[in-house]
Amino acid sequence: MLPRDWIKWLVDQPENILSHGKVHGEKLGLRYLFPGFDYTADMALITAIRLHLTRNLSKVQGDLVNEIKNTTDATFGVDEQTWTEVNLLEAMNTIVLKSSGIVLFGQSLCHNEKFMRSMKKFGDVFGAGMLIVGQLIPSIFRRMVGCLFLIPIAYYRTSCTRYLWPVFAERLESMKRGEMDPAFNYDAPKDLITWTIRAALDMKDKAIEGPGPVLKRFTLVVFSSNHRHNLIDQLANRPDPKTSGAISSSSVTAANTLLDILSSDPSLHYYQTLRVEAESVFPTAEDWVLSAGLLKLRHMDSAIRESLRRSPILVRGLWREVMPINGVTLPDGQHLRQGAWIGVPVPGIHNDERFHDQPEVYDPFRFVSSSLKGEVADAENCKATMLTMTNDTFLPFGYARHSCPGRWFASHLLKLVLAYIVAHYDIQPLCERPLNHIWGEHPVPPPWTMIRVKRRKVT
Ligand code: HEM
Repeated sequence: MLPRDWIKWLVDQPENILSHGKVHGEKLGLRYLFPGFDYTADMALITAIRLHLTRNLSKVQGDLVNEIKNTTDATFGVDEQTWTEVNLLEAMNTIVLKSSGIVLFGQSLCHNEKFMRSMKKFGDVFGAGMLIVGQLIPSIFRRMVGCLFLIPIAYYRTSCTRYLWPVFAERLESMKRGEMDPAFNYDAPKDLITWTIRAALDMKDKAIEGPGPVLKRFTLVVFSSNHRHNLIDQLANRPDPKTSGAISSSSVTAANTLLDILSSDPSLHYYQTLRVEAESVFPTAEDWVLSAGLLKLRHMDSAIRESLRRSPILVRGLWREVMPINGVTLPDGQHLRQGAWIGVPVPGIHNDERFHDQPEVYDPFRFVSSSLKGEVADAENCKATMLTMTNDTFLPFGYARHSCPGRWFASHLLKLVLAYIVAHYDIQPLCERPLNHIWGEHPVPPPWTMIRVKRRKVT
């Protein structure tokens, strides 16, 4: 593990000196579960997420809010008289998965129960493979055990492809025709399928010659480059027919944020502060669909950032493999041989008092800019402490070149989900914060944590 002071050196090294892809191919078992799949080559999907998805957030907000409202109401109930007990992690999983499905797969697929079930099954078997092959067994057994997963992975991927193929084929055809024929007026749906094809077309990617290759990569990369997220799914998932999907980093983060708020001293009124903020930013139904409001949710932004500081989804990050045959020399002169792995201790850095004042204290509003707290602050300072801003002392989304391209979407989704919950539901406080369990590399809230919720009376 390297100290924080060497992070800049680490992320500046090119792939042929310190390789990001090599570690992930091995650590996630991708080499054995998808022999021949070039994980590092998928720039179209990363671009689609980083650029197109992020730029279109304001345009999809209406659909997203609608989906959040429907799934939250169905999961938490709408009875204003009685308290309902719900499993926190399952509830966050259902809400986050169903709501984000609308942006990732579009209206028709997201509401197709059979497709969503196939995606879940694929995610389950793929996640189990990544966890067992990539993290739990010694490297000499990886190839052999990886073989056992090849058939179920191929089977479930084929079931997903049955639904995705016609959508990809039709979309690709229409988008290509729209480029060639100005008279053909095609308004492609706003979802990740469209944006992945768009990015691949813009890059003149050869894979775009037919729907097959781009679809294969879409299915694999939505799961594999989202790898950590799926490992967490496996770790936290309980077999329960009611749960409809895999648990993602976003659901774990939503659960951590609620747990931190609910188990803090009630006299500090954190939940109430977030509710007042949500109500003032979204006073009417029309305001919920305006993305400008999101920027005003500064307390919510800070509360999520604080929970990610305390409970990042990984205990070690920024993994790299030493590539040169002669090894590399660290900034202090220490020599590392070829094949060695290096990374950084994320919670150690997040809990270092040199970088965060009183790091052991849960202070959900520590990142709210000083101007909102009545002090003078400059615009740069406000921006630097926003949820999506990474630096070498805040690493839940990674840092620099390979940092999470989905964090703007995750921030948008999480703020809307949590704002909707605090504005519409009362939740009973918890006596104490249940400790997260570390499974493999992943801290996860206990999957059996229950909360009691009741719909607020509308006066
Ligand atoms: C709170 C939610 C999330 C957290 C905490 C999170 C965290 C991370 C982390 C730590 C990495 C690894 C960075 C590295 O290797 O150094 C990563 C990578 C990645 N994430 Fe996320 N993520 C979240 C949500 C999302 C979402 C919603 C998407 C997709 C829409 C996404 C897509 C990706 C992709 C494609 C990569 C691989 C990037 C690359 O290899 O260059 N993430 N994420």
